[in-house]
Amino acid sequence: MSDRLPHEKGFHVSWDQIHRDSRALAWRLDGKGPDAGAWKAVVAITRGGMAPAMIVARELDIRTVDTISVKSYDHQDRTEAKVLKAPDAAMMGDGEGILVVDDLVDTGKTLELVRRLYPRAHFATVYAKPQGEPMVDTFITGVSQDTWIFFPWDMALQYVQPFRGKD
Ligand SMILES: O=P(O)(O)OC[C@H]1O[C@H](OP(=O)(O)OP(=O)(O)O)[C@H](O)[C@@H]1O
Ligand code: HPA
Ligand SMILES: [Mg+2]
Repeated sequence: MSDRLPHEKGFHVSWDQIHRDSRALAWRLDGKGPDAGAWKAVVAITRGGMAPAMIVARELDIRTVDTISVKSYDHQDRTEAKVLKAPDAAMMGDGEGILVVDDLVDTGKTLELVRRLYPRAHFATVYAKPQGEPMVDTFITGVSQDTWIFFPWDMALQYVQPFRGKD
């Protein structure tokens, strides 16, 4: 991992915030599925999509939950996106009725890959950066491209110096 952030701004998301935003995402998706408004299944893009997908599945009472594992980053360095584990093929079909959930879309490369595999799925993320927005059907909060989003599972509470104590 590089010592320096590649982005100027940091958006630090607490557990409470991601819970609220994931719930808001669920409510926005409620009744929007193709089968009388219902969704067949939720598919989380691991790992970041797992916590939001669990909250969405709980809010919408969807019991069929699967995962697709896509690795796109090595810490903050982008690598070529690749599928490490696919969801159940019979369930997925071409994606119709499937809600694919991720924590965020940044460049859109991850969703582009998953969209190619399941073109009729609905793609939802909690956060979206402008470059990736065309790849996502529903999201809650937009952040600028030069912002790095820090999720609660990547952070810990720690002491900080008071402003006047800094040298
Ligand atoms: O729009 P993109 O530029 O493709 O970036 C977005 C993806 O990158 C991160 O996942 P990552 O590959 O780091 O894996 P992780 O979810 O296991 O942290 C994030 O959780 C998204 O899945
Ligand atoms: O802003 C981000 N935060 C965390 N993971 C990410 N993966 C791509 N962009 C981001
Ligand atoms: Mg991810």
